[in-house]
Amino acid sequence: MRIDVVTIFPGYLAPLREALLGRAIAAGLIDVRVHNLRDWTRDVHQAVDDAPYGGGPGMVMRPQVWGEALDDVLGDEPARLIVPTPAGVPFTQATARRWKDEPRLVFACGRYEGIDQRVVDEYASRMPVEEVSIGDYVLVGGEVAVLVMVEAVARLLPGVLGNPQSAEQDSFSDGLLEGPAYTRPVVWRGREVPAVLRSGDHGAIARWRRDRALERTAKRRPDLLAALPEDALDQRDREF
Ligand SMILES: Nc1c(O)cccc1[N+](=O)[O-]
Repeated sequence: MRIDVVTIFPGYLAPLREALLGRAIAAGLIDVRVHNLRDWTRDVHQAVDDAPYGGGPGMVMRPQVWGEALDDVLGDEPARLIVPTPAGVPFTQATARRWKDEPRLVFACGRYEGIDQRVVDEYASRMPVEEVSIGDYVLVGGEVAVLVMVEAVARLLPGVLGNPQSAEQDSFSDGLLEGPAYTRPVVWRGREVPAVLRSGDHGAIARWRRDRALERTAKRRPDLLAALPEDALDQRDREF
């Protein structure tokens, strides 16, 4: 997978080259290219924004500079353009699973009050474009959202995770939150690891883990339970 990120703060994307993702890039599993939007400005001040039509606070990112940047970055290679925005469709594990099969993702990081809408409209007329949100809170720009989304997608790519089963067994893979996890020592500050996890009874362990996942999901994210397909829960599951 090739990933391009267009931003006025390339340094914000440096964490992509650390740890797991850094090793995947070094192994050639992912090709990440970060582009400075200001490289496509033509004025001495390298201006990328201007006052909003209709008035109001803040500034809007100019369509001209974005158009020249995206035309160059996109070239002729097919891609999916993703614009992180608080006004976007929620990004979920299902989104990450859908994107992992894309040959190329291009992220356009907005700042200020966002990017002139005509940029999205222009590229949506010729390619898949998604305006996506990572959550209902206000960030200063899209870069942090790109870090979140790239990590969520990249970890699903073959060879990126040491144990491919991890991607299948983590939270949300079965629509539920992951339950509690424990490791040595057996007792820590008087708190003991649940005996069932030390029983060696794999059936009982699987049941216990599902019960804890159902319990946690019912308490913290009842919306996820409600969204499960009808046949996802058996009679016993419904006791939570
Ligand atoms: N929430 C937010 C923002 O405030 C600015 C850019 C992107 C996002 N987001 O993806 O969620």
